[in-house]
Amino acid sequence: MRIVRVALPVPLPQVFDYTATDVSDTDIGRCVRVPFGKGEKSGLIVALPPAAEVDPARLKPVRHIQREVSALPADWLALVGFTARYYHAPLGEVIALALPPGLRRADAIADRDHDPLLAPAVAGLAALDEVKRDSRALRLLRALAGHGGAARRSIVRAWEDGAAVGELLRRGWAKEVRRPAAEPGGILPALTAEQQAALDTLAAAPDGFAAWLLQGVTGSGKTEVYLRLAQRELAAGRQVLMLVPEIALTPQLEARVAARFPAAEVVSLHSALAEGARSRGFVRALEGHADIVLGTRLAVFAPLPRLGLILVDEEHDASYKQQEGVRYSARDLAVWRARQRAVPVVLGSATPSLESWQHARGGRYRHLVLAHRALASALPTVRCVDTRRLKLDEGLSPALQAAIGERLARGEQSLVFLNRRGYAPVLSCPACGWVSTCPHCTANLVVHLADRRVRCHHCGCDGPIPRACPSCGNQDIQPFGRGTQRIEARLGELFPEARVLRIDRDSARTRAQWEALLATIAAGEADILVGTQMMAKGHDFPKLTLVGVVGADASLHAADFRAPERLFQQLMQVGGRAGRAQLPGEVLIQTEYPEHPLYRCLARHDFDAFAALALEERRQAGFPPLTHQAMLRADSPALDDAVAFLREAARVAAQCAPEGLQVYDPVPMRMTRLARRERAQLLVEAGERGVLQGFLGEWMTALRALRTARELRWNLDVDPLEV
Ligand SMILES: Nc1ncnc2c1ncn2[C@@H]1O[C@H](COP(=O)(O)OP(=O)(O)OP(=O)(O)O)[C@@H](O)[C@H]1O
Ligand SMILES: [Zn+2]
Repeated sequence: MRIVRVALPVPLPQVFDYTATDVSDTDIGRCVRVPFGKGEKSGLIVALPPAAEVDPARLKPVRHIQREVSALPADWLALVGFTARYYHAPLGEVIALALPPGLRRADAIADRDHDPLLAPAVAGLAALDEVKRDSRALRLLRALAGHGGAARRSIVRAWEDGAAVGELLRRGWAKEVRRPAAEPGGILPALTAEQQAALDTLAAAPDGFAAWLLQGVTGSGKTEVYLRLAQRELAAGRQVLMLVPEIALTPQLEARVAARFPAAEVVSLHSALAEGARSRGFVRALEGHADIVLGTRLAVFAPLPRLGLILVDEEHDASYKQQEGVRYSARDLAVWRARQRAVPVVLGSATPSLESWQHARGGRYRHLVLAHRALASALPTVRCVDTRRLKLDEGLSPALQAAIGERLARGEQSLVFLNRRGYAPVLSCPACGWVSTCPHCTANLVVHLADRRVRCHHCGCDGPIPRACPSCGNQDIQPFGRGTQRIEARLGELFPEARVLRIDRDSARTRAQWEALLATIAAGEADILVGTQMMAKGHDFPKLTLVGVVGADASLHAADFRAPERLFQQLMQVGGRAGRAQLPGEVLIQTEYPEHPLYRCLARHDFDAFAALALEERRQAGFPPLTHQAMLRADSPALDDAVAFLREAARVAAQCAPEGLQVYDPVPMRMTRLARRERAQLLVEAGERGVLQGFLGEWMTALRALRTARELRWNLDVDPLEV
């Protein structure tokens, strides 16, 4: 009989001991079902300790150890262990987050469906020359041959004449083939001198851990650099982990990676996958079959026995930080993981986070720069439109309208960027001053004219647009301010001949809708796009030559010290969508502050100047990345309770605070009420990460022992992005 130590998905910091008779060291890292309370839970065996922490007579036996799947290896357990320690989260919760639920519940893990690699056979090549009568099978064969010679059956099926794939095989025109995973499909573009130089530098680096910042302007071909790096790893028989910030970006990248490496097994991991698919992908990675794992922040927890390289695209993106539950940063964990496994990690961005940029400047990361675009001859020209003395038409300046008109006349595409969805951010009554506020949040209800409702973008509650002012009965209530729907409507009136397309979370609710929108744009079937930040990143539309920015000034004066950094990143990214191919691009920024240093740096495409300025401001104010922070947040139906708990937490902190640690006063959060709960927060800060971490461990233990801690909801956010 042995003691089995199990991590369970419960909000308690400890692990739990059980007993088992038929257990061996090879079971560490396996899923297990155990009795818990009155029921049963699934957890993970994390150790077989020589002795239990409680009287062994009181321990219960485990119910079932799941041995159909390989055990999670020691390095994986170390990764989740580190995550739990660094973010001060219960180990069981980290494991619950990192493991696909299907795996824990021991659902049947079916093997990957047979998805062979297909290539034209000799008879097929002959048919291409000889067969005159056009058919679906022949067209598909031609597509396969033109594709670079080989593609997975599942991919071929999705092509235009894909239904004929069975016929292709029956006729002997195509056959199953095996190729090395690293063999590229299609014709590779010749590298630019900068891409080549970056790859040479990377190739010359000694084996082992190194963190690289690949700072490449928009359209400089960072993706091509990733693909070449991946090719090298695949050729050496190693696995590649590639992280992207958003699920919305995965379909295009997936397609690109699959087309480049037709013989490689590419696995996607993200939270929108069906459970079965996620479990299968995870197991393929765990068992070393997957060559490339592509995914969002969650994928950083993929077990990869042959890992050779980690790529983090758009490393500055806030989506890498989970904002609920275990508040981890996948970007930071990726760097830790690379060090742990002694492999390189490449962080890519046109607009790096100040954290990474500072590391690159200071020599902790190695710096690679792509200063020129790969295809286009130049970066877009960026100009401010001074709106102080202008009469705007629904927020659109004459200059922007004229620029859109020119694009229309030339058959090019324009994008109007406005980071606010809906028709108008609020409905208000000019007679009595009533405004549409959310009953549950410190927020306004946004007018959605498309479905004639007002909706809270925070808690989701909605209702019909009232006919009259609920307060004074005035029939003439007005939508105030502007969102994407309103701009879309006005553009439709101003340019009746144009095809206007709106891209925001309302128009792209599902992946299918999103892909349909992208396809419409790529096919040139839209002239004017109106989009939120969904449109800002990663896309490559050759005919898009104008980007108009509306309503950006608000972020210049936002209270969050990271707002300017985010604004600069967003504008540089969205501006980077313009003129990426042969046609030159232009960016027009409507602003009342044309002299603002942020816009001036932007107009010169000078990220480094902006970053240096911003970093200096942070230094003077004592903000990250020069200091390290953690935020304790509490929420409860009554604000007083949340604040009282944080006061007590501050008192406890003062008792165990080491030198160099600063504890601030508890304050209500800017958006105090969310979904009927009142929220407050308490900031702690230190110049040294180690000082902060040492303190947090002690503080958390003390807090968990507080009686009040059990009476409300609270959480700790280490390295918070929003303060
Ligand atoms: N060496 C090359 N030769 C020809 N075309 C290239 C080369 N490298 C990249 N491209 C093309 O240049 C365009 C921009 O490349 P890519 O999308 O990789 O840029 P990026 O640096 O990721 O940009 P962003 O940060 O804006 O997303 C793409 O159309 C890509 O196919
Ligand atoms: Zn609300």
